[in-house]
Formats: sequence, C-alpha cells, structure tokens
Amino acid sequence: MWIGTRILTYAYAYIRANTDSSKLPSMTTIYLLAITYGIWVIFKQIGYYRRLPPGPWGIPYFGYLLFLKRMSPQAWYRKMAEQYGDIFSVKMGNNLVVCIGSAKLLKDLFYRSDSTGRPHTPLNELLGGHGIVLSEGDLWKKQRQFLHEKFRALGIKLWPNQRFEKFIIMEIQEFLTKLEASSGKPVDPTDLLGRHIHNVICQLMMSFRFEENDDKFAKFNEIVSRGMKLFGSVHIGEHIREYLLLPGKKAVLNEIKRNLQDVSKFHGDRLSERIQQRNGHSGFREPSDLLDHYLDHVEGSKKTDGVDDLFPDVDPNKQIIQVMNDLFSAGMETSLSTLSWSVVMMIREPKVAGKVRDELRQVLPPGHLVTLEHRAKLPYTEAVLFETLRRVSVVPLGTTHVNTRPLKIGEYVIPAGTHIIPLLQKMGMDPETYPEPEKFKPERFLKDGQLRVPDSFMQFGVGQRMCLGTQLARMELFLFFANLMNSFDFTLPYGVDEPELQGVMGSMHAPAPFTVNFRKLES
Ligand code: HEM
Repeated sequence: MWIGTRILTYAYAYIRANTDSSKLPSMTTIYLLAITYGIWVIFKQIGYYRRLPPGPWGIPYFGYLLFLKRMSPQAWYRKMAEQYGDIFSVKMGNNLVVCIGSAKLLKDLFYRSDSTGRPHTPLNELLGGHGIVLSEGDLWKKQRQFLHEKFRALGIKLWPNQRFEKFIIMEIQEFLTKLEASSGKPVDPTDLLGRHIHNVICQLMMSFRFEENDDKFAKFNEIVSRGMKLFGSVHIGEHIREYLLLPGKKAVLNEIKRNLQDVSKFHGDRLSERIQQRNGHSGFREPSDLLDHYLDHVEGSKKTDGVDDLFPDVDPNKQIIQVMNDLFSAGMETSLSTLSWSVVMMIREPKVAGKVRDELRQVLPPGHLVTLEHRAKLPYTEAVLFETLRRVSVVPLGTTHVNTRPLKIGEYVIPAGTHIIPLLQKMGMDPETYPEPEKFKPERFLKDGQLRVPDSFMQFGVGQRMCLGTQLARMELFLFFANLMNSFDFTLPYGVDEPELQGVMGSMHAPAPFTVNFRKLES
C-alpha cells in the first residue's frame, strides 16, 4: 500500500512537471480513483472466493501442492471429499481444481458443452492438441462424431453376429489354448492377456495383430511402460510449469518426447504401408478398419475439392496417427486391468464364481464357445463385470475436463479454465447409491432378472466426453470373461495369499501381479 502510494505520487509529480498542469486532475481525485479501484478489486476477489466450492487453503504460487501427504492422489481427494463434501475446490500450483464426488452433480456438469475442454498442461501440449482424448473444440467434435459412426460401421455393437465379434473370438481362442498349455502351472493372467487385448484394438485400427513372441510387441510394451513411468516422475510439472526447468527435468521431458515419437512412428509406419497398398488398387473396396475409413474420407474430400472439415487446421496424417496412439492408450490398460480384476474377484468371491458357472450351465455346456448370441441369457455374468468396475474403479479420477466459460452449479461458480476432476472411485463407493459398498454384490446390476445399469454408474464417464469405447469394452469384457469362466476353473497356487483389492496405481488402477492355476473344465 505504502509503495503503491509512493509510486503514484512520484508518477504524478513527473507527469505534472512535463505537461500542462492545468489539464491534470488533482492529486486527491487520483487518490480517490485509485482507492475506489482497489476496493472494487478486493470485493471482486472476495466474490470470486465466496462463490468457489469450499476447500482447503493453500499458499500463493504452490497452492496445496506442498501439503499433499504421501498418499495416492485418489486417496487424498477422497479424504478431502469426506471433509468438504461432494464438490470442493483446491489450488494446485497454477491450476484451480474442482473435484466432483456425486453422480448427480457430475451429470449436470458434463452434459454441458462448456465443460468439454481439456487441460493445457506442458505434458498435454506435447501432443499438439491432436487426436481424440486431448483434442478440443471443433476438431474434437468432428473426430468424435466420425469415430463413433465408424466404430458402429465396423461392427462395434453388443448385438449378436457383428463382424467385429469374430476378431475378439479369434483372440479368445488363442488365449484359451495358451491357458490349456499351462497344464495347471501358476501363470499370471495379466501377462497372458496383454497381447490379445492389444490385438483387438490393432484389428479395429489397422487390421493388424501381433503374433506370439513378436519382438515388436515386446519393444512397443517397453516403450509404453517407460513412458508411463517418466510421466509419473514429472507430474508436478502439470501444475507448476517452472518445475520442468529444474536440473534433470528437461532431460526427462525430452525422453518423453522421444518416447511419444517412437509410439507415433509405429503407427505412422502402418499408415504409410496402407497408403502404398491402396495406391496399387483402384475401385471400391469395403473399408476393413479405421485406417481405411480415414483414408477413404481424405481421398473423397480431395476428389470433391471441398473443404475438409474433419481436419480443421490440422495435418490429416498427424491427426490419424495421434488417434491411433489415443485409442491404444485409452483402450488397452483399462480393458486389461478390468479383466485381471474380474479374475481376482472370482478368486476372492467363490460363491459368485459358482453362480456365474451355474448361469452358464443353463445356457451351454462347459468348454463351448460363448458368443454375443448368448449374452441376453447371461445377465448375472455381465453384472459381475459391472460390479467389478464399480468396486475397483480402474480409472479412479476419470479424465480431467476444463470449462471454457464460468459454470454455475447450485450456489457455486466454477471460473473458466478450472480443472474439473470426477471422483469416479468415490461415486462407485457411495453408500446411498450402492448400500454396503464394500461388499461384492452383482445383484445390484439386475432388475427382474435382467441386466440394469443405473444412471449413477459412472465408470465409463458421463456426458459429451463419455468413453468412446464403452461398447467395445463391454463386448470384449463379456466375451473374454464368459469364455474364461465357461472353460476354466481357477485357484490360487498353494500357500499364496489372496490378491489385495488395493492393487497398484500406475496409469490405471490394476491388481498387483498375481498368479493362478487354471484347470480346464470337462465338457
Ligand atoms: C473397462 C474399460 C474402459 C473404461 C473403464 C474406460 C473409461 C473411460 C473414462 C472414465 C473416460 C473419460 C471420460 C471423460 O473424459 O469424462 C474414457 C474416455 C475415453 N475412452 Fe475409455 N474406457 C475403457 C475402454 C476403452 C476402450 C476399449 C476404448 C477404445 C479403444 C476407449 C476409448 C476412449 C476414448 C477415445 C476416450 C476419450 C473420449 C473423449 O475425450 O471424447 N476406452 N474412458
């Protein structure tokens, strides 16, 4: 205040000395104007903070970052929700974060088109706004619409006899053969499933699959898991940019960039191969995957010489490659972790496993292939998957949204540019929606003997940016799980403890590595 007054006085004296003083307002008028402005700023700030959802106070510049206890972010956010309720705000470095822990509030927010932005953090910026998961505005809208349409065209539907079902079944058959070859020795199901789940996404994107023992698959996995670790080691940079200028951090950032380039190169090579193949063929061919659909679109718009609104202001090749990277990163670990958790649950809940097998027995003999044709008759089996997702929450904090305009929610106003985090794990454990939430009860997802997924189920997100792969995930989870249960019995190796529900938190919430003895069921 004192410094401000001195500066104002000196500035006034200087201007007065260098201009016609009769035209200047008096010093008193200037003081009054400055004080009024100061009061207005203070009131505005008070209004801003009063309308924010409640939350802990932080310190300037760092916000609450320095006070985070040594616990996982989802555990910390859950603890805050216990203290402040279903909506609270907290400053993290440069970012204002608002957390939502109620399904009703989340629905209210995420259906609004003003809340479909993504954070502009240094790590997100490495992707240049391309792709689908982190793109925004017109590009995101057009891409989402296009992908949604093409997923359906390629047979990503829960109805029987869809073209895409046969690719999933092919992977399942190879997986079951490998389990049989394990001859009851302990194996880690997550390791065995990884290539098959990846192959499902590869088939969708580019009609490609990795064979067993393919070095390229091992290398690809290595790059991705290294990338995840690197991301984790500089995540504070998401909230405080300057953190990335510290010694050693720039090198990590450069390695992340190289890592992303390697993943993009793998998909870029597939794109170039496809462009070459297509150059050698003329005439119409049924598109066999997403690459074909994209390239048909690009060629079509060249022929008509029209403006290509699917790629507003972006290089189509860069965009297609980033979509491939995104579908891989959004669809691989999520589905893989859920399937591994479903095995964990069946070990921990033998009564539920028995009920699943009883239901299967009513429909087909053990060892026979379960297809989507049987799905309507297996509601309990599918309910087990929804209960697994609810109980363990593989994406406990969803994906952060950003609002492009101030949003009013009840008595609060969320200022534009806020990071909005959905507390999906907390919502899955809400005792009002799911009584006795600690208990594993697939019946929660049944009504009159049929599968019924309540509106409050948010593990795939909600609203305009809800998971684009929900149908694909449901298809593959059902087919893999039902076939595994119909062909194998599984038990823990002698003397080994039950896998914990706490699991490990990497890019997803996954079970800690565990092994199981698989025994083929007699038909
Ligand atoms: C169990 C499996 C899965 C779970 C639990 C899951 C969950 C989620 C969640 C919570 C979101 C964030 C939604 C939001 O931003 O509010 C999301 C987004 C997304 N998911 Fe999934 N997902 C799964 C499988 C898949 C699969 C198999 C694919 C496709 C290959 C996929 C593709 C996407 C995409 C592209 C987005 C971003 C959508 C957008 O930003 O518009 N997901 N998913």
